[in-house]
Amino acid sequence: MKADQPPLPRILVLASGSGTNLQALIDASRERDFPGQICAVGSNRPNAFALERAAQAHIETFVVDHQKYDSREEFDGALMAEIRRHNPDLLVLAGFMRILTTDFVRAFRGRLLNIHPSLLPKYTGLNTHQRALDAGDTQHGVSVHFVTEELDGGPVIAQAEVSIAPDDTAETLAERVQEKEHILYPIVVRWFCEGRIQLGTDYVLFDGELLNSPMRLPDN
Ligand SMILES: Nc1nc2c(c(=O)[nH]1)N[C@@H](CN(C=O)c1ccc(C(=O)N[C@@H](CCC(=O)O)C(=O)O)cc1)CN2
Ligand SMILES: NCC(=O)N[C@@H]1O[C@H](COP(=O)([O-])[O-])[C@@H](O)[C@H]1O
Repeated sequence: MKADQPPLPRILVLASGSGTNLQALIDASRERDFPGQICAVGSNRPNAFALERAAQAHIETFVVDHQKYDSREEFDGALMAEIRRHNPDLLVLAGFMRILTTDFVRAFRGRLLNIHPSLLPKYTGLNTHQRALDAGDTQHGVSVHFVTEELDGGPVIAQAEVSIAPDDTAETLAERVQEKEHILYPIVVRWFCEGRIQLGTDYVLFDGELLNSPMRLPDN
């Protein structure tokens, strides 16, 4: 970074599992023109492989183990305190599997993103791939949204579609959805760091204009 340049926006990633989305963000952040830096990676699970990925990328890590707290509020309070130590400009949930309290969401409102494996508003919550298969859907996909108190109900910024094949299983579908996730998330995080997306009351502004429908990743 040249001496006269302001520091890049600080991105803190929270993950609970394998961390393939984290890896996609790490890889993207290594591009010369990426407008952000991953300052830390946190997890609620001490054995999350995402922590190993961060360590291998020489990114600071921390664990706030939800099993050590008697309530969701106490866990979120400890998590908030640890997050604040890193002074992030953006919080990215990348397979973070804890429902966050209203206090937490309000503390980071407008700088808290999540990636969800469905075409929201369809299939909020868990087990989205099997639910799409069971419903006989032919189209599925992934959404990146601002996080609000309502679980997976925050304004959607961008989506990518995945066609469902007749012989798809939840596992084969998840694999193709994740391929799209790894492309979409870095794009949206880049937009945020460039100041191109903002959260309104219950809408998204993109380049200062109301986003009437989610940005769509081109099919290719
Ligand atoms: N207040 C909000 N919290 C979270 C949101 C959100 O939009 N608002 N998004 C989720 C991410 N997510 C789906 O994208 C999700 C994560 C976890 C769960 C869930 O039911 N978790 C259980 C525990 C499950 C487990 O530990 O394996 C729980 O917290 O009791 C649903 C949806 C992140 N948080
Ligand atoms: N409801 C939240 C949820 O299901 N998130 C999903 O968890 C996976 C994490 O994978 P990763 O750890 O390899 O990035 C991703 O597919 C993400 O969409």
